[in-house]
Amino acid sequence: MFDIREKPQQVERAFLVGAYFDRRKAQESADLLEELKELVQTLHIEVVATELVFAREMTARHLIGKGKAAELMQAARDAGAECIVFDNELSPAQQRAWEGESKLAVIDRHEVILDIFNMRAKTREARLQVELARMEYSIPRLTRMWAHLDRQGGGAGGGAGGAGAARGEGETQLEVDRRMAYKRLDRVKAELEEVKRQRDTMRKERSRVPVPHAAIVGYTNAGKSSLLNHLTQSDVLAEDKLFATLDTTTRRMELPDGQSMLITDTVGFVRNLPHDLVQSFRATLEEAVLADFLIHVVDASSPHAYAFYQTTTEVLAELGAGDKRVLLALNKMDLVEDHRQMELLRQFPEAVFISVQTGQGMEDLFHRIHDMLIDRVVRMDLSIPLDRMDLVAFAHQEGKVLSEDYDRGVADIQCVVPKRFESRFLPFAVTQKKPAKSR
Ligand SMILES: Nc1nc2c(ncn2[C@@H]2O[C@H](COP(=O)(O)OP(=O)(O)OP(=O)(O)O)[C@@H](O)[C@H]2O)c(=O)[nH]1
Ligand SMILES: [Mg+2]
Repeated sequence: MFDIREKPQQVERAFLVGAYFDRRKAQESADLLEELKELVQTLHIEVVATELVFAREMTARHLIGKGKAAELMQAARDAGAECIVFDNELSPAQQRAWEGESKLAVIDRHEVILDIFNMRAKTREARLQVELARMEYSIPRLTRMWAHLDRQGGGAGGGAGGAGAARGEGETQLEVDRRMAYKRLDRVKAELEEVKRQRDTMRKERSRVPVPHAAIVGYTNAGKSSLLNHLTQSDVLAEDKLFATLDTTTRRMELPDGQSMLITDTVGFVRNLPHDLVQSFRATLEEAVLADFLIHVVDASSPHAYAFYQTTTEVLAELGAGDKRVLLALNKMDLVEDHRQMELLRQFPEAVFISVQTGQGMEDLFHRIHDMLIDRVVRMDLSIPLDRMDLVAFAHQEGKVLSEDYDRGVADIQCVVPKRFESRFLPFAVTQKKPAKSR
């Protein structure tokens, strides 16, 4: 039976390698390797050493030069590692070559991220999405699994004929294995379709009520869930962990001017996020794609804030949300003290500076959310004759009535209504104001 390998759970010590091929990429590669270390530790694997390697050119067999590869394999064994983790993407053939020669497990960033997602996935949808991504990663690597089994079974045959027979058997087995893998892949895809249909129905239900909708997006650990919790007084899991959130959560929040808004927390992004993973999380991330606007949260205290920002922007574009309106929120400002960091943040002139922890900048954030919604709703002061109480009821039903006064023999009403209903109320408008600044 085809089974996806669970390698990273079995190893305890890892040796990390990051290779770069352009001297100008030295710093970036060092940062990424540092991030890989965090990712590997997230899997509860100890990192015994990290090696940043410069190579003049990529090679088909080992990615880097043969001599350097042999040196690294020895270093990894000497350090007591059971596993070598590459920050670079390895082809199935390269992975096989490294494993064969080092006699250690060899994985890449891609597989590390898949494993973290696998560990974190809780809901049926998240589990299905991760399973899909893992299968797509594993199927081209099936040959390697059989090469292993072959070796284990080897020795029994002996002689040229025996070896040939074994290989023939292996090939058949591989074919069977592949077929089963594809069958399972189809099943997972079908199940995901079903989940997606349910989600679409829910969404349709929701869109009957014209409530604006924002999605919180951003790099992992930026503080997205914390922000959702703060804005909606909820307690979605927020932790100092990479990929704490794998599922979207949608909550209703109230803006200071009385409008309701739906707000969705989403899965975080990371640099070099496996493409198939992004694709398999498409269903979940569709919430972001369909929202009226995005609140992009960036950890302002990180020296890599800009790279985080870029990664998120790129993945969003890949998901078809590249042209969404974005409200950029630089979070964790309580941790920004250093002058140099402030300089770095100048790269985001349009951002609002906040700290979910201290509440700093929250008022600004509300103003900016309000501004994002300006096109959707309009605030009106109305004077409605009492024989048109149906309109008053309509204002209650479709918008938010802020004040209601019947002292003058008419209904004096201040309300916020969806823009598309504005014309119905216009004949009764006293002064039609732009939405006042909240608070
Ligand atoms: N100092 C400080 N820490 C914060 C702030 N906002 C969030 N954090 C912390 O940052 C960590 C990550 O927060 P989360 O809300 O889980 O981040 P996330 O973006 O949802 O992360 P993923 O779900 O993993 O993508 C938690 O330990 C939070 O307590 C802030 O304004 N200041
Ligand atoms: Mg989260």
